Amino acid sequence: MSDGDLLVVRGLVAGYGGAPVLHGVDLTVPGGTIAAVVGANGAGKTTLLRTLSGMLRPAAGRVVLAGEDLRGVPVERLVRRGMAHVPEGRGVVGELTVEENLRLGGLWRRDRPDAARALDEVYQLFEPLARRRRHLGHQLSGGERQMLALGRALVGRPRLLLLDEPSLGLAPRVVAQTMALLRRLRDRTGLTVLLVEQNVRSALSVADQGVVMSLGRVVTTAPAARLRDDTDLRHAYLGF
Ligand SMILES: Nc1ncnc2c1ncn2[C@@H]1O[C@H](COP(=O)(O)OP(=O)(O)OP(=O)(O)O)[C@@H](O)[C@H]1O
Repeated sequence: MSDGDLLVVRGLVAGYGGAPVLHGVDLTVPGGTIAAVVGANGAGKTTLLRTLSGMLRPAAGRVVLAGEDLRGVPVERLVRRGMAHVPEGRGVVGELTVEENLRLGGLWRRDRPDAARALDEVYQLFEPLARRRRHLGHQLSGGERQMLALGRALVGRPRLLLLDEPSLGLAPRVVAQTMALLRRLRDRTGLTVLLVEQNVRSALSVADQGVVMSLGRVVTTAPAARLRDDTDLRHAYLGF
């Protein structure tokens, strides 16, 4: 653990209805980096993100964000502490407009001018959203919905973005754009990202660190480029 680590997870145990899915997850993510969590179906990747964002209460273990132990911090406060979760399926509200969806992400902000600035920044980042600000969520394409979900998280100016399967259902071109955007955000704003992906190659192409999960544990951590290019490592941990 070092001062530069934004997220430190130790011995995290969590699951559903008393049956653990995570059996002691250890993970460290340095600030301003992207970590890709990969692994077989059912390894516990989504459960890890749900536990970090407070949707699931851990049975044991520690989560430290920017030096602060999050044990006992109520779920609604986690957003203020800088945690933003874009769940699988994205959670865009179809009956609300683009702008209303975005405002949901900044509701907790008391400082109105700052919230308005954050909204403008998101429109600059995602020009198609600016053009469709009065469209309803369900009128958007899959790629636009992905932008909206990301934009809604960014309106809260998070320190840590938890991103679950952003490539799901998107065309390869849109996936590549999303990955490029994550890299740009990391480089320009120092955003830290924990990215869960089935699309292992794209995830490892954008990430700094690759984290392999199996059966509820982190089984290896390596620089993403090594995990992507080293055939032995790939065969051993990723099966391709
Ligand atoms: N809401 C739930 N209630 C009960 N069990 C669940 C629930 N969600 C997931 N599980 C179980 O937890 C285990 C881990 O699932 P999880 O979704 O975290 O894995 P994953 O690595 O994200 O895989 P996938 O890519 O398939 O989503 C699986 O055995 C799954 O059946």
